[in-house]
Amino acid sequence: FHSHVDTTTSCLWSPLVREGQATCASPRPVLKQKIQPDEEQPGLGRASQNNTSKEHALPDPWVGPEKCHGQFCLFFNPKAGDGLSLLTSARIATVAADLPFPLNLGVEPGAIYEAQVPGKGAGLFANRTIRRGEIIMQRTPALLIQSELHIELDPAAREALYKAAVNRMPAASRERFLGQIGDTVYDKVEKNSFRVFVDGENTHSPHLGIYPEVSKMNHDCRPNVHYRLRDITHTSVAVRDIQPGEELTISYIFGKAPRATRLSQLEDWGFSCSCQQCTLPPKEAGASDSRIRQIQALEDEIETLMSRARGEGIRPEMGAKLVELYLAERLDAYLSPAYTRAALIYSMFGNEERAREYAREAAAALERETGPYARDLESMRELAENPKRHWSWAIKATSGTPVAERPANKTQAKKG
Ligand SMILES: C[S@@+](CC[C@H](N)C(=O)[O-])C[C@H]1O[C@@H](n2cnc3c(N)ncnc32)[C@H](O)[C@@H]1O
Repeated sequence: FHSHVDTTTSCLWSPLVREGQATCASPRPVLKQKIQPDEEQPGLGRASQNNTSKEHALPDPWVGPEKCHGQFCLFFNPKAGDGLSLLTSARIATVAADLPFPLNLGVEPGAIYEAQVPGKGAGLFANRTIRRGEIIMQRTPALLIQSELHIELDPAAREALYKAAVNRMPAASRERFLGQIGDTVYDKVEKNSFRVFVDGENTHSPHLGIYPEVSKMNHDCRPNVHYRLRDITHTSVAVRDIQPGEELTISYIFGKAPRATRLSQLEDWGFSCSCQQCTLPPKEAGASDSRIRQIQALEDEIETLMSRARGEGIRPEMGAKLVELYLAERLDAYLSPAYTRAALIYSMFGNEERAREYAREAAAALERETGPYARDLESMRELAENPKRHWSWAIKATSGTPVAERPANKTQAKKG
Protein backbone atom coordinates (compact mmCIF):
# COMPACT_ATOMS: atom_id res chain seq x y z
CA PHE A 1 0.00 0.00 0.00
CA HIS A 2 2.78 2.41 0.87
CA SER A 3 3.82 2.38 -2.75
CA HIS A 4 0.51 4.05 -3.61
CA VAL A 5 0.98 6.97 -1.26
CA ASP A 6 3.54 9.61 -2.09
CA THR A 7 4.96 10.63 1.26
CA THR A 8 7.92 12.65 -0.01
CA THR A 9 8.74 15.67 2.07
CA SER A 10 11.17 18.54 1.88
CA CYS A 11 13.71 19.43 4.52
CA LEU A 12 16.57 20.78 2.62
CA TRP A 13 18.25 23.63 4.41
CA SER A 14 21.99 23.69 4.64
CA PRO A 15 22.66 22.92 8.33
CA LEU A 16 21.45 19.46 7.46
CA VAL A 17 24.56 18.77 5.44
CA ARG A 18 26.72 18.96 8.53
CA GLU A 19 27.81 15.59 9.77
CA GLY A 20 25.36 13.80 12.01
CA GLN A 21 22.56 16.29 11.54
CA ALA A 22 20.95 15.07 8.39
CA THR A 23 17.27 14.34 8.82
CA CYS A 24 16.58 13.81 5.13
CA ALA A 25 17.32 10.58 3.34
CA SER A 26 20.75 11.51 2.06
CA PRO A 27 23.84 10.57 4.00
CA ARG A 28 26.71 12.96 3.53
CA PRO A 29 29.28 11.32 1.24
CA VAL A 30 32.65 10.73 2.82
CA LEU A 31 35.55 12.24 0.96
CA LYS A 32 38.37 9.82 0.35
CA GLN A 33 40.86 12.63 0.06
CA LYS A 34 40.66 16.06 1.58
CA ILE A 35 40.44 18.74 -1.08
CA GLN A 36 43.42 21.04 -1.16
CA PRO A 37 43.68 24.46 -2.74
CA ASP A 38 45.49 24.65 -6.10
CA GLU A 39 48.65 26.12 -4.59
CA GLU A 40 49.16 23.04 -2.40
CA GLN A 41 48.69 20.60 -5.26
CA PRO A 42 50.56 22.12 -8.17
CA GLY A 43 49.12 21.13 -11.50
CA LEU A 44 46.10 19.28 -10.12
CA GLY A 45 43.67 22.02 -10.99
CA ARG A 46 45.15 22.45 -14.46
CA ALA A 47 45.20 18.74 -15.12
CA SER A 48 41.54 18.28 -14.23
CA GLN A 49 40.79 21.38 -16.28
CA ASN A 50 42.39 19.80 -19.35
CA ASN A 51 40.53 16.54 -18.89
CA THR A 52 37.35 18.45 -18.29
CA SER A 53 37.53 20.45 -21.49
CA LYS A 54 38.21 17.35 -23.57
CA GLU A 55 35.60 15.05 -22.02
CA HIS A 56 32.88 17.45 -20.92
CA ALA A 57 32.70 20.38 -23.31
CA LEU A 58 29.85 22.63 -22.19
CA PRO A 59 27.72 24.39 -24.80
CA ASP A 60 27.67 28.18 -25.19
CA PRO A 61 27.13 30.37 -23.24
CA TRP A 62 28.63 28.25 -20.45
CA VAL A 63 32.03 29.49 -19.26
CA GLY A 64 34.52 27.24 -17.48
CA PRO A 65 36.01 25.20 -16.01
CA GLU A 66 38.11 27.67 -14.12
CA LYS A 67 39.69 28.02 -10.64
CA CYS A 68 39.71 24.25 -10.07
CA HIS A 69 40.40 22.56 -6.74
CA GLY A 70 40.83 18.88 -7.42
CA GLN A 71 37.79 17.74 -9.39
CA PHE A 72 35.75 20.81 -8.48
CA CYS A 73 35.77 23.91 -10.71
CA LEU A 74 33.82 27.10 -11.29
CA PHE A 75 31.40 27.07 -14.23
CA PHE A 76 29.13 29.93 -15.13
CA ASN A 77 26.15 30.58 -17.38
CA PRO A 78 24.91 34.20 -17.54
CA LYS A 79 21.71 33.10 -19.33
CA ALA A 80 20.58 30.29 -17.02
CA GLY A 81 17.78 31.92 -15.01
CA ASP A 82 19.17 35.17 -13.63
CA GLY A 83 22.72 33.79 -14.11
CA LEU A 84 24.09 30.63 -12.50
CA SER A 85 27.50 30.12 -10.89
CA LEU A 86 28.28 26.46 -10.39
CA LEU A 87 31.02 25.06 -8.16
CA THR A 88 31.05 21.37 -8.92
CA SER A 89 32.61 18.53 -10.86
CA ALA A 90 32.71 18.49 -14.65
CA ARG A 91 30.29 15.55 -14.67
CA ILE A 92 27.65 17.45 -12.72
CA ALA A 93 28.27 20.58 -14.80
CA THR A 94 27.34 18.64 -17.94
CA VAL A 95 24.19 17.35 -16.18
CA ALA A 96 23.28 20.92 -15.13
CA ALA A 97 23.92 22.21 -18.65
CA ASP A 98 21.21 19.85 -19.92
CA LEU A 99 18.59 20.89 -17.36
CA PRO A 100 15.64 23.13 -18.22
CA PHE A 101 15.86 26.70 -16.93
CA PRO A 102 12.22 27.78 -16.81
CA LEU A 103 11.41 31.48 -16.87
CA ASN A 104 10.80 33.00 -13.45
CA LEU A 105 7.19 32.40 -12.45
CA GLY A 106 5.14 33.51 -9.48
CA VAL A 107 3.08 36.35 -8.14
CA GLU A 108 3.24 39.71 -9.92
CA PRO A 109 5.78 42.36 -8.82
CA GLY A 110 4.45 44.20 -5.77
CA ALA A 111 2.33 41.28 -4.54
CA ILE A 112 4.93 40.58 -1.86
CA TYR A 113 7.32 42.93 -0.07
CA GLU A 114 10.28 42.71 2.28
CA ALA A 115 10.16 44.18 5.79
CA GLN A 116 11.94 43.75 9.11
CA VAL A 117 10.49 41.29 11.62
CA PRO A 118 11.38 41.78 15.31
CA GLY A 119 13.89 39.11 16.33
CA LYS A 120 14.14 37.55 12.87
CA GLY A 121 15.83 40.07 10.57
CA ALA A 122 14.15 40.65 7.22
CA GLY A 123 11.14 38.67 6.05
CA LEU A 124 8.61 38.57 3.20
CA PHE A 125 5.00 39.75 3.50
CA ALA A 126 1.87 39.57 1.37
CA ASN A 127 0.61 42.80 -0.17
CA ARG A 128 -2.67 41.23 -1.28
CA THR A 129 -4.60 38.08 -0.52
CA ILE A 130 -2.64 35.13 -1.85
CA ARG A 131 -4.84 32.10 -2.43
CA ARG A 132 -4.05 28.55 -1.41
CA GLY A 133 -2.30 26.80 -4.31
CA GLU A 134 -0.90 30.00 -5.85
CA ILE A 135 2.73 29.75 -6.93
CA ILE A 136 4.55 32.50 -5.07
CA MET A 137 7.94 32.04 -6.73
CA GLN A 138 9.55 29.60 -9.11
CA ARG A 139 13.28 30.14 -9.47
CA THR A 140 16.53 28.49 -10.53
CA PRO A 141 19.57 29.11 -8.30
CA ALA A 142 22.09 31.93 -8.44
CA LEU A 143 24.76 29.65 -7.00
CA LEU A 144 25.14 25.88 -6.69
CA ILE A 145 27.94 24.33 -4.64
CA GLN A 146 28.89 20.68 -4.36
CA SER A 147 28.42 19.76 -0.67
CA GLU A 148 31.79 17.99 -0.39
CA LEU A 149 33.55 21.09 -1.57
CA HIS A 150 31.65 23.23 0.94
CA ILE A 151 32.56 20.95 3.81
CA GLU A 152 36.08 19.91 2.95
CA LEU A 153 37.87 22.76 1.20
CA ASP A 154 40.38 24.79 3.17
CA PRO A 155 38.45 27.85 4.51
CA ALA A 156 40.69 30.56 2.97
CA ALA A 157 40.66 28.88 -0.45
CA ARG A 158 36.93 28.30 -0.12
CA GLU A 159 36.14 31.96 0.59
CA ALA A 160 38.29 33.06 -2.38
CA LEU A 161 36.55 30.56 -4.65
CA TYR A 162 33.08 31.58 -3.42
CA LYS A 163 33.91 35.25 -4.00
CA ALA A 164 35.02 34.43 -7.56
CA ALA A 165 31.68 32.64 -8.11
CA VAL A 166 29.75 35.62 -6.75
CA ASN A 167 31.76 38.04 -8.90
CA ARG A 168 30.67 36.09 -11.97
CA MET A 169 26.99 36.81 -11.21
CA PRO A 170 25.17 39.56 -13.13
CA ALA A 171 24.97 42.77 -11.05
CA ALA A 172 21.32 42.41 -9.93
CA SER A 173 21.79 38.79 -8.93
CA ARG A 174 25.04 39.59 -7.09
CA GLU A 175 23.31 42.36 -5.16
CA ARG A 176 20.51 40.00 -4.12
CA PHE A 177 23.07 37.37 -3.10
CA LEU A 178 25.06 39.84 -1.00
CA GLY A 179 21.84 41.16 0.57
CA GLN A 180 21.29 37.80 2.29
CA ILE A 181 21.95 37.34 5.99
CA GLY A 182 25.52 36.21 6.86
CA ASP A 183 28.89 37.86 7.53
CA THR A 184 31.04 36.13 4.90
CA VAL A 185 30.14 34.52 1.60
CA TYR A 186 30.55 31.14 3.32
CA ASP A 187 28.25 32.25 6.13
CA LYS A 188 25.64 33.41 3.61
CA VAL A 189 25.79 29.99 1.97
CA GLU A 190 25.44 28.31 5.38
CA LYS A 191 22.41 30.36 6.42
CA ASN A 192 20.53 30.53 3.13
CA SER A 193 20.98 27.37 1.11
CA PHE A 194 18.71 24.50 0.19
CA ARG A 195 19.88 20.96 -0.40
CA VAL A 196 19.58 20.25 -4.11
CA PHE A 197 20.17 17.04 -6.04
CA VAL A 198 21.33 18.16 -9.45
CA ASP A 199 20.86 14.82 -11.16
CA GLY A 200 17.49 14.32 -9.49
CA GLU A 201 18.52 11.38 -7.31
CA ASN A 202 18.28 11.78 -3.57
CA THR A 203 21.36 9.71 -2.87
CA HIS A 204 23.96 11.28 -5.14
CA SER A 205 25.30 14.69 -5.91
CA PRO A 206 24.03 16.75 -2.99
CA HIS A 207 24.61 20.43 -3.64
CA LEU A 208 23.80 23.61 -1.80
CA GLY A 209 21.49 25.79 -3.87
CA ILE A 210 21.18 29.50 -3.21
CA TYR A 211 17.96 31.23 -4.26
CA PRO A 212 18.37 34.73 -2.82
CA GLU A 213 14.75 35.80 -3.25
CA VAL A 214 13.35 32.65 -1.69
CA SER A 215 15.79 32.78 1.22
CA LYS A 216 14.14 35.93 2.57
CA MET A 217 11.37 33.75 3.97
CA ASN A 218 11.70 33.04 7.68
CA HIS A 219 10.94 29.77 9.40
CA ASP A 220 7.66 28.66 10.96
CA CYS A 221 6.88 25.11 12.09
CA ARG A 222 3.35 25.58 10.68
CA PRO A 223 4.21 27.59 7.56
CA ASN A 224 1.78 29.11 5.10
CA VAL A 225 4.14 28.36 2.18
CA HIS A 226 5.49 24.99 1.06
CA TYR A 227 8.45 24.60 -1.26
CA ARG A 228 9.38 21.81 -3.58
CA LEU A 229 12.50 21.19 -5.63
CA ARG A 230 12.62 19.43 -8.95
CA ASP A 231 16.09 19.12 -10.44
CA ILE A 232 17.34 22.58 -9.51
CA THR A 233 14.05 24.46 -9.91
CA HIS A 234 12.66 25.73 -6.62
CA THR A 235 8.91 26.35 -6.38
CA SER A 236 7.14 27.98 -3.41
CA VAL A 237 3.36 27.49 -3.14
CA ALA A 238 0.82 28.95 -0.69
CA VAL A 239 -0.70 26.14 1.41
CA ARG A 240 -3.47 28.28 2.86
CA ASP A 241 -4.96 31.66 2.02
CA ILE A 242 -2.55 34.40 3.10
CA GLN A 243 -3.98 37.78 4.08
CA PRO A 244 -2.48 41.18 3.17
CA GLY A 245 0.17 42.11 5.76
CA GLU A 246 0.72 38.48 6.81
CA GLU A 247 4.29 37.16 6.81
CA LEU A 248 5.15 34.40 4.31
CA THR A 249 6.94 31.52 6.03
CA ILE A 250 8.39 28.16 5.12
CA SER A 251 9.57 25.35 7.38
CA TYR A 252 13.35 24.82 7.48
CA ILE A 253 12.83 21.41 9.07
CA PHE A 254 10.38 18.53 8.96
CA GLY A 255 7.35 20.04 10.69
CA LYS A 256 5.76 16.69 11.61
CA ALA A 257 8.55 16.08 14.14
CA PRO A 258 7.80 16.48 17.88
CA ARG A 259 8.51 19.85 19.49
CA ALA A 260 11.81 18.87 21.20
CA THR A 261 13.22 17.55 17.91
CA ARG A 262 12.15 20.68 16.06
CA LEU A 263 13.68 22.97 18.66
CA SER A 264 16.96 21.09 18.68
CA GLN A 265 17.19 21.08 14.87
CA LEU A 266 16.55 24.80 14.78
CA GLU A 267 19.25 25.39 17.40
CA ASP A 268 21.69 24.17 14.74
CA TRP A 269 20.60 27.17 12.77
CA GLY A 270 21.80 29.48 15.49
CA PHE A 271 18.37 30.73 16.50
CA SER A 272 15.80 29.49 18.94
CA CYS A 273 12.44 28.97 17.34
CA SER A 274 9.88 31.52 18.45
CA CYS A 275 7.14 30.53 16.04
CA GLN A 276 3.60 30.16 17.34
CA GLN A 277 3.81 26.38 17.44
CA CYS A 278 7.10 26.35 19.38
CA THR A 279 5.90 28.89 21.93
CA LEU A 280 2.58 27.25 22.76
CA PRO A 281 1.76 27.08 26.50
CA PRO A 282 2.84 23.72 28.02
CA LYS A 283 -0.64 22.19 27.94
CA GLU A 284 -1.19 22.96 24.27
CA ALA A 285 2.39 22.00 23.38
CA GLY A 286 1.74 18.61 25.05
CA ALA A 287 -1.52 18.21 23.09
CA SER A 288 0.35 18.99 19.85
CA ASP A 289 3.03 16.37 20.56
CA SER A 290 0.34 13.88 21.46
CA ARG A 291 -1.39 14.48 18.09
CA ILE A 292 1.94 14.00 16.29
CA ARG A 293 2.38 10.65 18.08
CA GLN A 294 -1.20 9.65 17.22
CA ILE A 295 -0.62 10.51 13.56
CA GLN A 296 2.49 8.35 13.45
CA ALA A 297 0.79 5.43 15.22
CA LEU A 298 -2.31 5.63 13.02
CA GLU A 299 -0.27 5.79 9.82
CA ASP A 300 1.76 2.76 10.91
CA GLU A 301 -1.43 0.86 11.73
CA ILE A 302 -3.05 1.75 8.40
CA GLU A 303 0.09 0.61 6.52
CA THR A 304 0.08 -2.71 8.37
CA LEU A 305 -3.61 -3.38 7.84
CA MET A 306 -3.47 -2.38 4.18
CA SER A 307 -0.81 -4.98 3.50
CA ARG A 308 -3.20 -7.73 4.62
CA ALA A 309 -5.62 -9.49 2.28
CA ARG A 310 -8.57 -7.14 1.65
CA GLY A 311 -7.06 -4.67 4.09
CA GLU A 312 -8.42 -6.85 6.89
CA GLY A 313 -9.02 -4.90 10.09
CA ILE A 314 -9.12 -1.48 8.43
CA ARG A 315 -12.04 0.70 9.50
CA PRO A 316 -13.42 3.62 7.48
CA GLU A 317 -13.22 6.05 10.38
CA MET A 318 -9.41 5.60 10.39
CA GLY A 319 -9.26 7.72 7.22
CA ALA A 320 -11.41 10.50 8.67
CA LYS A 321 -9.47 10.41 11.95
CA LEU A 322 -6.14 10.79 10.15
CA VAL A 323 -7.36 13.85 8.23
CA GLU A 324 -8.86 15.30 11.42
CA LEU A 325 -5.51 14.98 13.25
CA TYR A 326 -3.55 16.60 10.41
CA LEU A 327 -5.98 19.51 10.26
CA ALA A 328 -6.07 19.95 14.05
CA GLU A 329 -2.27 20.04 14.00
CA ARG A 330 -2.35 22.64 11.18
CA LEU A 331 -0.09 20.51 8.99
CA ASP A 332 -1.26 22.41 5.91
CA ALA A 333 2.06 21.86 4.16
CA TYR A 334 1.90 18.05 4.48
CA LEU A 335 -1.72 17.07 3.85
CA SER A 336 -1.37 14.85 0.78
CA PRO A 337 -0.59 11.52 2.55
CA ALA A 338 -3.56 11.98 4.90
CA TYR A 339 -6.07 12.81 2.17
CA THR A 340 -4.73 10.09 -0.14
CA ARG A 341 -5.08 7.42 2.55
CA ALA A 342 -8.54 8.63 3.56
CA ALA A 343 -9.73 8.66 -0.07
CA LEU A 344 -8.52 5.09 -0.65
CA ILE A 345 -10.02 3.79 2.58
CA TYR A 346 -13.47 5.25 1.88
CA SER A 347 -13.32 4.00 -1.69
CA MET A 348 -12.50 0.51 -0.44
CA PHE A 349 -15.68 0.65 1.65
CA GLY A 350 -17.69 1.90 -1.31
CA ASN A 351 -18.47 5.29 0.28
CA GLU A 352 -18.72 7.38 -2.87
CA GLU A 353 -19.27 10.79 -1.31
CA ARG A 354 -16.38 10.58 1.12
CA ALA A 355 -14.05 8.93 -1.41
CA ARG A 356 -14.66 11.73 -3.91
CA GLU A 357 -14.34 14.49 -1.34
CA TYR A 358 -11.02 13.21 0.02
CA ALA A 359 -9.69 12.35 -3.44
CA ARG A 360 -10.35 15.93 -4.60
CA GLU A 361 -8.47 17.29 -1.58
CA ALA A 362 -5.68 14.72 -2.11
CA ALA A 363 -5.21 15.77 -5.74
CA ALA A 364 -5.04 19.46 -4.80
CA ALA A 365 -2.60 18.76 -1.94
CA LEU A 366 -0.40 16.55 -4.14
CA GLU A 367 -0.21 19.26 -6.75
CA ARG A 368 0.78 21.88 -4.16
CA GLU A 369 3.24 19.71 -2.27
CA THR A 370 4.88 17.64 -5.01
CA GLY A 371 3.79 19.31 -8.25
CA PRO A 372 2.02 18.23 -11.43
CA TYR A 373 4.31 15.18 -11.68
CA ALA A 374 3.22 13.76 -8.27
CA ARG A 375 3.04 9.98 -8.40
CA ASP A 376 -0.52 9.60 -7.06
CA LEU A 377 -2.02 12.62 -8.76
CA GLU A 378 -3.60 10.86 -11.71
CA SER A 379 -4.97 8.09 -9.51
CA MET A 380 -6.58 10.60 -7.11
CA ARG A 381 -8.08 12.57 -9.99
CA GLU A 382 -9.56 9.37 -11.38
CA LEU A 383 -10.95 8.48 -7.98
CA ALA A 384 -12.52 11.93 -7.59
CA GLU A 385 -13.95 11.76 -11.11
CA ASN A 386 -15.34 8.24 -11.09
CA PRO A 387 -14.83 6.24 -7.89
CA LYS A 388 -16.60 3.17 -9.23
CA ARG A 389 -13.94 2.67 -11.90
CA HIS A 390 -11.01 3.05 -9.50
CA TRP A 391 -9.00 -0.04 -8.53
CA SER A 392 -9.82 0.48 -4.86
CA TRP A 393 -13.60 0.68 -5.26
CA ALA A 394 -15.53 -1.48 -2.80
CA ILE A 395 -12.79 -4.10 -2.62
CA LYS A 396 -13.69 -4.78 0.98
CA ALA A 397 -16.76 -6.49 -0.41
CA THR A 398 -15.45 -8.03 -3.60
CA SER A 399 -11.90 -9.33 -3.57
CA GLY A 400 -9.37 -11.32 -1.65
CA THR A 401 -6.34 -9.67 -3.22
CA PRO A 402 -4.07 -7.90 -0.72
CA VAL A 403 -4.34 -4.17 -1.26
CA ALA A 404 -0.57 -3.91 -1.65
CA GLU A 405 -0.69 -6.14 -4.73
CA ARG A 406 -3.32 -4.12 -6.53
CA PRO A 407 -2.32 -1.90 -9.44
CA ALA A 408 -2.00 1.80 -8.69
CA ASN A 409 -4.10 3.15 -11.53
CA LYS A 410 -7.04 2.44 -13.72
CA THR A 411 -5.06 1.57 -16.85
CA GLN A 412 -3.29 -1.22 -15.04
CA ALA A 413 -6.49 -2.20 -13.32
CA LYS A 414 -8.27 -2.64 -16.66
CA LYS A 415 -5.44 -4.79 -17.99
CA GLY A 416 -5.58 -6.90 -14.83
C1 LIG B 1 17.13 32.12 5.30
S1 LIG B 1 17.35 33.41 6.41
C2 LIG B 1 15.76 34.14 6.46
C3 LIG B 1 15.81 35.64 6.14
C4 LIG B 1 16.55 36.46 7.15
N1 LIG B 1 15.67 36.79 8.28
C5 LIG B 1 17.16 37.72 6.57
O1 LIG B 1 17.19 38.74 7.25
O2 LIG B 1 17.64 37.67 5.43
C6 LIG B 1 17.51 32.49 7.91
C7 LIG B 1 17.83 33.33 9.11
O3 LIG B 1 16.72 34.15 9.47
C8 LIG B 1 16.52 34.13 10.89
N2 LIG B 1 15.27 33.44 11.18
C9 LIG B 1 14.51 32.74 10.32
N3 LIG B 1 13.40 32.26 10.90
C10 LIG B 1 13.43 32.65 12.18
C11 LIG B 1 12.57 32.43 13.31
N4 LIG B 1 11.45 31.73 13.22
N5 LIG B 1 12.93 32.98 14.49
C12 LIG B 1 14.07 33.71 14.60
N6 LIG B 1 14.96 33.93 13.57
C13 LIG B 1 14.62 33.41 12.37
C14 LIG B 1 17.72 33.38 11.46
O4 LIG B 1 18.71 34.34 11.73
C15 LIG B 1 18.14 32.49 10.32
O5 LIG B 1 19.51 32.14 10.37
